Amino acid sequence: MTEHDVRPLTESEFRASNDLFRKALNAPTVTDEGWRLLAERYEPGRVWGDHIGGQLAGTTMSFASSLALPGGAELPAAAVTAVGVRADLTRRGVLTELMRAQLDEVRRRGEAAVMLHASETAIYGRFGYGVATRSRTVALETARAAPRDRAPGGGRVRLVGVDEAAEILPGLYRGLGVVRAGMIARPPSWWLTHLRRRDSNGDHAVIAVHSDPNGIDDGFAVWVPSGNDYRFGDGRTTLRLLDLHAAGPAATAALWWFLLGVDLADEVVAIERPIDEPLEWWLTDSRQSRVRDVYDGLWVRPVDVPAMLRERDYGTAEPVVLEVRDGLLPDNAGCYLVGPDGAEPTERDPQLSVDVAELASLLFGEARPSTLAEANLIEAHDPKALDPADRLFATLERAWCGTHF
Ligand SMILES: CC(=O)SCCNC(=O)CCNC(=O)[C@H](O)C(C)(C)COP(=O)(O)OP(=O)(O)OC[C@H]1O[C@@H](n2cnc3c(N)ncnc32)[C@H](O)[C@@H]1OP(=O)(O)O
Repeated sequence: MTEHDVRPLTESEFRASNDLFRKALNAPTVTDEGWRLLAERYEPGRVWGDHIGGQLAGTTMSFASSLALPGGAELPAAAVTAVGVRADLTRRGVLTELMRAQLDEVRRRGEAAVMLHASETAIYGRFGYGVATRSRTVALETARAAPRDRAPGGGRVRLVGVDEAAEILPGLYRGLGVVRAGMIARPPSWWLTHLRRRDSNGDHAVIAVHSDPNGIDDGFAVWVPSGNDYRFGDGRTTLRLLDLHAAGPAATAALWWFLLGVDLADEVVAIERPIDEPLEWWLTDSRQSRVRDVYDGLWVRPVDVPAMLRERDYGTAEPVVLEVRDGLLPDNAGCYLVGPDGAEPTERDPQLSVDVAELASLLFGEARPSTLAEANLIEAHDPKALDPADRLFATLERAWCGTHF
């Protein structure tokens, strides 16, 4: 039997933790300069290591954030990242030990959820994480994608340097507020690494800010150009859009038009965009918004199930009794009466039963209860409860995170 020694790492061990994580991703370890930025993200008490035979075998960490629920309530949540196990020590339960320790830590802190972006979909469901949001990658040819006459836009777009962006963007993002369920708070350490990232040439990302016709900043975009010399390669240049947030359709569309108008760029490829962003409706030729991929975005593991059920808004329908099953955090397990006015624990018999991982998908409106029942992921003791449950958990807008970490 493998002997595990799981404990919070000390500051002197943080870089080894990051090195292990990067190697687990088959990525190069960071330079001294890179580490100076990344180190800001490592907070004592939030970085975990499992040791086998006295050696660091695996690691995970989290940073403090918050998570928006349908209706706009924001709950404290831990953003989990940098999960890795040494390639020669995988499948010995290292991740399992780390996940348990981290969940206990987060519960002690009073955070309502843990959340992450998964490298593979097979990993985290067993620990109670479920898909809360999805995103898409969209590619547009700059020569062919043009706005319709009635498309939104206007205002002004200006390029800003990294230092100016560091002054403006954090407040701007905060000021935009909760535009969609699934959005998270971005701590200063997140911004530091995000804005100071460099492309393969060592250049910083390009950053643009949009201001409305009154001169008020109301949106921004961050992208990385990638191209090659026409004398060697195909000479095509792609703008890889990493981050675009704005107050509404006018500012969002204006940033898109700016990107599509950048000289010598052949294509804009945008990752992690909302599934229901209305690009198709803004273009003269809707097919020019080419959806390359749709994938799971934020995975959420409810840690305080009563709080998450209570704080979410619901649609109008007959209340239903939903049983939540949670093997890892048994305090969450039990029945909840869910109705238009909220949700509270009840002693009544369950009409529907769901594991905590799929509860995450219900909470964010990412899956309908009847869809999960068709997949045998909800047990319908009373199938008549599915229709009202669909209405109660339905959301008008797709949940979207829009922040990678
Ligand atoms: C949030 C983020 O940071 S995402 C980045 C995650 N990191 C990576 O993908 C880096 C490369 N991979 C790794 O470092 C490791 O393989 C990890 C972290 C994915 C898994 O760590 P391990 O210590 O091997 O996991 P552990 O032994 O606890 O496995 C627990 C269970 O999950 C299963 N499992 C673990 N990883 C995977 C996987 N990638 N695919 C399918 N099943 C998996 C195991 O088979 C095991 O199942 P069992 O309980 O039925 O036997």
